[in-house]
Amino acid sequence: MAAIEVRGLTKAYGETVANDRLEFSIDHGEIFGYLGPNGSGKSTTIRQLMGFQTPTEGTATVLGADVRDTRALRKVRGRIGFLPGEPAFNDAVTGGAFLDYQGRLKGDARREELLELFRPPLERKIREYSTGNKQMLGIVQAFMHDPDLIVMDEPTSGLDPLKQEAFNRFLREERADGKTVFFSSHVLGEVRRVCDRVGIIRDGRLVTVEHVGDLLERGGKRVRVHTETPLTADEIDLDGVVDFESEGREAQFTFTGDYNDLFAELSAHRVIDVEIDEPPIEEVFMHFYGGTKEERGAEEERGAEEERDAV
Ligand SMILES: Nc1ncnc2c1ncn2[C@@H]1O[C@H](COP(=O)(O)OP(=O)(O)OP(=O)(O)O)[C@@H](O)[C@H]1O
Repeated sequence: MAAIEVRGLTKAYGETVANDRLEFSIDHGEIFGYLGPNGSGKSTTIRQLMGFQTPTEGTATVLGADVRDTRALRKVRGRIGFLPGEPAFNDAVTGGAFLDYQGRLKGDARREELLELFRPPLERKIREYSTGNKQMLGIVQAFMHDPDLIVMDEPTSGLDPLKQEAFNRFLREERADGKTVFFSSHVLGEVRRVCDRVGIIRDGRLVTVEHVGDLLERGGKRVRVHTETPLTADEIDLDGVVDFESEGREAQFTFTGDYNDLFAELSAHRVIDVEIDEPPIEEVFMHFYGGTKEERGAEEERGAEEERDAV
């Protein structure tokens, strides 16, 4: 059985359908990234998976327990670690006292090991903590009872790049130990570095679930060409050329087509230099949602006009 199975999960807040008939499942031993822009419905899914909110329709199971079944959920709770998006600590206590309390509730076999990696200042009151320190305290809390499944809402927000990297390394080690990780993010780079698969949610609907490699491949490559004479968009009017931009003798575009066609087209020019890279994952994400930069620009422009008209 899958570690998480989401079946037609739907949550409406009045008129707003924050989760609309979601379907996906996550295998044991998988790191799954749940991606989407602000307000797309990620936290709503997570709150339902943890049993904090009841679905309007559909359901999900975590470690075999139906999220609508409080008793079943209680039985597996000890095997789940959870990091909320905005942890609501009692900030009058010290970090150490908070971990002591949590440890008494659910166990803390890995506390010291985690504190070697993430080092919140335990002797200080949580109210004096920086955002990053709070996040590290939350991470230690989420993992210290050695759960099989860890659910996290934007775990790296507030962590500096070194801590983020340490966190990614840690997640990969957890996966090697057979743990399952589900976390939400809107930082695509981090998802790419650590996840096996991603689910993309937009306006409450699941746009896709796929392997990170496939997602990147679909996004094409970023091509930069330096030619002796300036290259125009017309001269490279091929299938798969998107977002063409040029400045002087430097042109760049995203390419999802056949390289042989591209090189045949370029052979009409004296090429001084060419670079082919993976596109930034943000761009992959945007492409995935459809439209070229121009179309997206036009869409934004229309949105702005509508906003102006509404005033
Ligand atoms: N308790 C609530 N009552 C009413 N509407 C809500 C409630 N919680 C969330 N929403 C709405 O549901 C939608 C999804 O919100 P949600 O917090 O799940 O998104 P998110 O993807 O986690 O966003 P973010 O990345 O900003 O945290 C939004 O339109 C939000 O305004």
